[in-house]
Amino acid sequence: MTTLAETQPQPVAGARRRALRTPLFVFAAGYLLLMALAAIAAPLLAPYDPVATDLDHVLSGPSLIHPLGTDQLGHDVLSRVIYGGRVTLSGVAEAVLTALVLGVTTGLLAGFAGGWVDRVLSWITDIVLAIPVIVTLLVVLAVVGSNETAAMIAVGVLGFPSLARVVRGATLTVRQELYITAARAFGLPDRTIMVRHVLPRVSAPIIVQTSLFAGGALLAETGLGYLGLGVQAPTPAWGNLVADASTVIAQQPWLLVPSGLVIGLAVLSFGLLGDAGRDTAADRRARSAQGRTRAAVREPAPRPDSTALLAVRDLTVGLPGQDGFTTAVDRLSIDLHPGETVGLVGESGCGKSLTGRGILDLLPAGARILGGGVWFDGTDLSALDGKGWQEFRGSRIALIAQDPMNGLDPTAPVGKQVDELVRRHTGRTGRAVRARTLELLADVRLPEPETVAAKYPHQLSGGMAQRVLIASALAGSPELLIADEPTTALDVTVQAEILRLLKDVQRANGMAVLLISHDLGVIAEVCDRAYVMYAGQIAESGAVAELFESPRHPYTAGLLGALPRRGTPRQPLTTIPGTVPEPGNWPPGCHFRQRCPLATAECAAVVPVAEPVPGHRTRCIHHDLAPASGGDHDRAEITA
Ligand SMILES: Nc1ncnc2c1ncn2[C@@H]1O[C@H](COP(=O)(O)OP(=O)(O)OP(=O)(O)O)[C@@H](O)[C@H]1O
Repeated sequence: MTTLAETQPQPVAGARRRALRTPLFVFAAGYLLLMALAAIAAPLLAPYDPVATDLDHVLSGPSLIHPLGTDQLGHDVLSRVIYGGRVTLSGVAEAVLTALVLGVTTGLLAGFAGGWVDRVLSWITDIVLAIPVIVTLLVVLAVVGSNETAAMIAVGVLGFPSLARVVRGATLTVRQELYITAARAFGLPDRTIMVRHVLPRVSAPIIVQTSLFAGGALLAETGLGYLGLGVQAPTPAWGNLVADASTVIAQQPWLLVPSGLVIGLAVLSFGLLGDAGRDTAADRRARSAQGRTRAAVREPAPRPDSTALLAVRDLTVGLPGQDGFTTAVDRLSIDLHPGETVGLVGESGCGKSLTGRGILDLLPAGARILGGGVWFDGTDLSALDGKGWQEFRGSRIALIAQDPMNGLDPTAPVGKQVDELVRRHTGRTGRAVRARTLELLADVRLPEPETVAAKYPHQLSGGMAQRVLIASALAGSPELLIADEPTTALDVTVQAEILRLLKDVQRANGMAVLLISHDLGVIAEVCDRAYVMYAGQIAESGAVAELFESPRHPYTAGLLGALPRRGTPRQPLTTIPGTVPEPGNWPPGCHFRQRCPLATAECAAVVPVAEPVPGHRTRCIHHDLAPASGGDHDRAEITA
């Protein structure tokens, strides 16, 4: 049986620890470290000056005086191998550093920003990839002379595209994750998200690709030395040693062994390091990569004549289809006043989440706002640019999404994640940051906040993770919290606790809350007013008590009929036949008519508009006949 913890991405630290325990990794890392340390401490370790000649011992095999023998000029081979590591390994480091800086920056930017940035950067990397390496190196060396550093930087420049492509691909995957959306919803700037939340998640493929590239760079460096194009004799480099040995292979074949062995083992070690990195990468889930969402050219909506804190007017959201966009949220309008708790309720697939995310311009990749607008405290949110949104999200409107486990970065302790938001939204520094984090964790009734702060998300239960997300949302003291199915992923007892907590923090902070749920019981428990959503449209809206007692839309009545009531255990529950049609399959006329017991031919011919009836607004031409089922519910009877 798969446990919840097993389905969560494991933290990078844990995966790294596992990789570090494999003997091959220990061997590879140990060998490379040893070579690097030997090269650094060459003057202390090498028994001879690497360029000093001992003409009495030319081409000698291993002996007590020269443990690895001597070459044709009587140079001590051990000393030349140790000193040669300085040139060769620093050349590899130069190439790797160049490729890392260019590859990681380009890949992260292309994958995270998407759109034209991605297209331009991908075009540049494609061009560099098409440049022939050997010819370019020869041109560089012809221009700068035998300059090892220039040659190895050129190797790095020519090698960066493969790293950039890998980082871009991994970034596209990570960018789709819910915790990245959550970080943006909490108002973290893109730069911070890229460096602190995306980079650690793409580190495994970076390690793999860098290790493979380092092996290639080592072969390039030694190849240059072998061809006499690297550092010049008598300065030792591993490639030069191979070249020297190859000229006397008939007289002293042993001479090839020390240089061949150090080079071969180094290339093998880089490969093994890559394998260890690949093991950590195996923990990552692959997800499809798509382009970034931005509002398309859209039909503007007139400024609402409303004093509401949040005024959504004719919001229309499209999903990419075969022939352009398919409408998934259809001219939806809602109002929310300061301190009010309003529900958005409907079955799965009605478009509730797209509405919640559309309000914050955080739609999933490919989805677009096609029309209408969102005003918050009189500000037209469509006028905000990237920086404006960063300042807005988290500090004025925050969003918590349905799956708390995926709303947190799996690679960092939760305390650090809340710290980051406290720092960003309150301007606090130093110890005051952690103090506020602990206060927030205590406010959401997490026992022992210090212990919880040190834990990784996979070490928390779903309820605890949701509390941490609520604490994160409170870090910026937002005026509106959009809570998208905050209890759906939790078990029933925890659901009730989280709902109570939401009510309490809402009261304590005076926030407005837009509570998105498929469960009328949850809405009854918490909300003052509710919007009932069906197939992209608001079917009915009104005060919760009114909706429950006298629904004026057959869909609301149907939802109520399916709710269990306290004190009436044997009463059979009714169901609404059929399912919510997918966007693109909505019937002409009334969207609900195929499932509606009151439907007539007129419902197919007429597109109903939201009409005011006392205490409600309903999108049903037969509202005088409703309720068809359900109704007469006393709000207090509903079991949430
Ligand atoms: N990224 C996407 N690509 C394609 N279709 C999508 C995407 N996101 C949502 N949809 C579709 O849009 C419709 C509305 O989705 P939405 O998630 O808003 O529904 P919902 O009412 O919130 O339901 P749920 O609670 O199940 O998420 C659904 O039919 C869904 O399959």
